[in-house]
Amino acid sequence: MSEPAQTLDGWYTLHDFRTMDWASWKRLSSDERQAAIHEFSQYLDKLNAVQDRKEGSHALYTIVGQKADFMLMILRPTLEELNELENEFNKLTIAEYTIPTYSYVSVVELSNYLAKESNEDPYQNPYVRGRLYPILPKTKHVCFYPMDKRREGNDNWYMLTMEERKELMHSHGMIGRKYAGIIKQLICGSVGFDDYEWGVTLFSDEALQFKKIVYEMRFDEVSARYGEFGAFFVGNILEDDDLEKFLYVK
Ligand code: VOV
Repeated sequence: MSEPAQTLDGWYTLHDFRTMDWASWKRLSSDERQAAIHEFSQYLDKLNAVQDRKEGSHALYTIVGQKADFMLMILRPTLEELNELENEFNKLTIAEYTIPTYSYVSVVELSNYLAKESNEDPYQNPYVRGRLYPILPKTKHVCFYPMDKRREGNDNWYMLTMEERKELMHSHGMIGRKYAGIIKQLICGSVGFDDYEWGVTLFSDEALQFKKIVYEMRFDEVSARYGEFGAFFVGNILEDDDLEKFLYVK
């Protein structure tokens, strides 16, 4: 049997994708809409307070295309907290005017493929902690997609030795490093949690860089040979102050 990679696991993550039911939303009176927006803002204020205390993080992005209208991504120390926040959102008035279109449950993950030997407890290392419990950047754009590593015939990632996988991940990391300062990646493990093995969330101020990195990685063996991908979602940051504009209807 080949040896599994060891993972360090951080905050649990929920990507919640919603489409707006604009027709029903429009039928509300403007006062009712205002009250629903206010209630949604208060919910976001609560999330902001938790984020200020660095006890969790979240991101709100509009999504371009028909797969969803917005994505609320929430990170918390436990699955219970995520579930509570999901239910709390579903009980808001605004939720009555949204249609859930996709969701993804995972946990922020770091593997030991490129880790250096050390005796220290990695969970106490400030750099590692910053990666496992990240305050999400407020970049202009986001890109999310779930993915698997292939398990087919000669292309079975899980039959490779640790050494082989280390080598392949090294090459993956080298490509990734070219995008330092341009793209911030958040890799979340989802084996046993959701339909794919990882959820990839990319943050950048330049949307085109998502296309560039994903395309470049397709030529790298890890992705070319072993990568299998789910649906892609891309979108634009929805600042709290722009919520009213996003939800405005005549
Ligand atoms: C933005 C740049 C970037 C950088 C620097 C980067 C680097 C690294 C390193 C160093 C490591 C390994 C150690 C760790 O940190 O866990 C990883 C790990 C991983 N990656 Fe990555 N990746 C990037 C970016 C990046 C992208 C764009 C993708 C999607 C691939 C594609 O084809 O669409 C991806 C995927 C992954 C996955 C699924 C894993 C886990 C694989 C596993 O088998 O465990 N990743 N990644």
